[in-house]
Amino acid sequence: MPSIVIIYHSASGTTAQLAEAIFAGAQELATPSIYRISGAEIIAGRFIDEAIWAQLDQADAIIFGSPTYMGGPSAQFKAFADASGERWSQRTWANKIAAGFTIGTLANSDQSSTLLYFSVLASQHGMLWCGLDIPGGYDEQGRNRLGTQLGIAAQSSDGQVNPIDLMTAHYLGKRVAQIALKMSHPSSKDTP
Ligand SMILES: Cc1cc2nc3c(=O)[nH]c(=O)nc-3n(C[C@H](O)[C@H](O)[C@H](O)COP(=O)(O)O)c2cc1C
Repeated sequence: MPSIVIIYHSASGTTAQLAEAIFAGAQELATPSIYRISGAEIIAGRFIDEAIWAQLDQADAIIFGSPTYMGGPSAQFKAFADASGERWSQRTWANKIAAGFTIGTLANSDQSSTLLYFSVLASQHGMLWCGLDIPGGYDEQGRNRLGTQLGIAAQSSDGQVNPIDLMTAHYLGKRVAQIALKMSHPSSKDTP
């Protein structure tokens, strides 16, 4: 089974809810693991945790997550992203699959900028970006209700994530797992 690492920051727990939904979706076809950046492992602005770096280096896919803060990823996530620069020069993450998720309090309050940043980060590493293939407005279950194809752009209200966004997140987890499986076993069939 392919290995997937979900690495994210969450302060008040809504991004964490999305991460858990992605984890559950990925678990159907892969072996996911999940890591929440707490801030304690950031020293002098730099993310330091050798165990998680080793896990990320071994993974077939990495899924990035952060709340949208001031139209971009949180400082805690950025500390992690900046520290990944060593991997950039070594091409350690090249050709791994990448995807991303974020959340904000309004329906459209620059969550796309955070996803765009994640996709640029993935491209800097030579990773293969996996967006959403659910056409917003044409899904029977209403998933991708905010019409963001780049990844999960979710909305929180009073600490709760919109339940449709959680379903969309579950779907993305499974989709990444399916693609990772396909890349490791090219003859494997798609499952709906
Ligand atoms: C400093 C700060 C900046 C924020 N900026 C945005 C923003 O630009 N767009 C948005 O939709 N929500 C913004 N929010 C709201 C958070 O993204 C939202 O509450 C999110 O659900 C928090 O995620 P968490 O529960 O994982 O910490 C901001 C919140 C904080 C604390």
